[in-house]
Amino acid sequence: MNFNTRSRLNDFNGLKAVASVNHNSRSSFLGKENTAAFQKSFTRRAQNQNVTSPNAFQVQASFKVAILGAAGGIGQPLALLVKMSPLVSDLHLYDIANVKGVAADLSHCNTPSRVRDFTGNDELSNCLKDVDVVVIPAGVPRKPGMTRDDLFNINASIVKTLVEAVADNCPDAFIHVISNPVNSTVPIAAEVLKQKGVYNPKKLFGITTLDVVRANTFVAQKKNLKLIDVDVPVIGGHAGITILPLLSKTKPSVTFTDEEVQDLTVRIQNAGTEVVEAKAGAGSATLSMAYAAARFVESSLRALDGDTDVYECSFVQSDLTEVPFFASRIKLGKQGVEAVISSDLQGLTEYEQKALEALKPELKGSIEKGVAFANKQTVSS
Ligand SMILES: NC(=O)c1ccc[n+]([C@@H]2O[C@H](COP(=O)([O-])OP(=O)(O)OC[C@H]3O[C@@H](n4cnc5c(N)ncnc54)[C@H](O)[C@@H]3O)[C@@H](O)[C@H]2O)c1
Ligand SMILES: O=C(O)C[C@H](O)C(=O)O
Repeated sequence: MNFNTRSRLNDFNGLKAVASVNHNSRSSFLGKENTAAFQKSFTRRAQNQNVTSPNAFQVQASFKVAILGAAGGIGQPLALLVKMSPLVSDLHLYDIANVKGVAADLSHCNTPSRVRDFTGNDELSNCLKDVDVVVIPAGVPRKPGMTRDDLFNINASIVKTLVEAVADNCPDAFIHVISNPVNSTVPIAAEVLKQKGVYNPKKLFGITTLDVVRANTFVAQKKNLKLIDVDVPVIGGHAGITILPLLSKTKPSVTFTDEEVQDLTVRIQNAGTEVVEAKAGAGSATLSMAYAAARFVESSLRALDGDTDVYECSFVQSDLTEVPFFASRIKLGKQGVEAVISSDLQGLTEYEQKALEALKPELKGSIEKGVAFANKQTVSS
């Protein structure tokens, strides 16, 4: 299996395609390497719909995506990137804050999807009806000095309420949880879905793509590699030492000194804090997160569309280790997680093996905290 090729395909084939097909531009800001995957999916859809001489407007995109928290720092740029996907027919934007302006603004972009806005509890169910992919960036971000776990008290309830609505209105959707602390909010979502009798572990994803995006960027910079070729799996969870880049598994194969491994690992683990401190109280990563989340949305849509070669890292229910949720590389298919890739955990270096053992207790604690929250709320409500 060539993960390197897959990673390249995962990098925004859709946007490239929109740029070249809809706007006749000669090249996209996303690079020429991503055209092949889009062309494959575009041709398949054209064949399925019996369209000859297809163009992007004739070959109907068929997927509905909802973003919950769409007026926020991540929500807005994410909505823009998803609006550019040729696979999306309907884009639903929900927020408790006014999202009407965001939708009006976005709806003027001449890409095929229809944009609708939904505000407040009353409109949440309409927003979610028949949706294929739900992305949840709703919640508060960190300020300097805070850990992601410091967000638990506010964001746990937000995620719980939103996932209850997802369970009631689109239980078959892929659910992408961005809201922090991901190590706890994903288990909360799982418990809520269980309580509603609709939990499908193959369709619940904690979004850790930003860790991979960062690892790829930092490694390419450090080793002077062509960025589009670099692919570093990042496993574990999404907070501090639970973020574990497997540098020994970097594609293309590259050697690191012990010092480089230490520096890169710590930088990738602290990259979120690096942004929080640079923003100095104005929030956390939004633009890079929107990019990363849009990549995961696009990968999910390609999988739903029948592409059989879609791989991403994600925090999912997993039996790779004794920890019940674990980020690793997964294969995505029409039904969600088709396989959890175990080979990355074989042949780890001593450094990686120690780091893996060290992260497990913290990750386990965060998961248990989420599970306890979801179940305590049920007992007392
Ligand atoms: N998984 C990751 O890698 C990653 C990366 C960056 C940020 N995050 C997390 O994403 C979350 C959002 O970050 P942001 O910068 O976009 O924050 P933000 O404050 O800019 O935006 C959050 C949005 O959520 C909305 N919201 C709050 N409660 C809501 C509810 N009940 N229903 C619908 N919308 C609601 C707010 O009105 C706001 O528009 C934070 O928890 C942050 O820590 C995760
Ligand atoms: O660091 C944060 O609080 C936001 C996010 O989890 C990130 O990694 O950037």
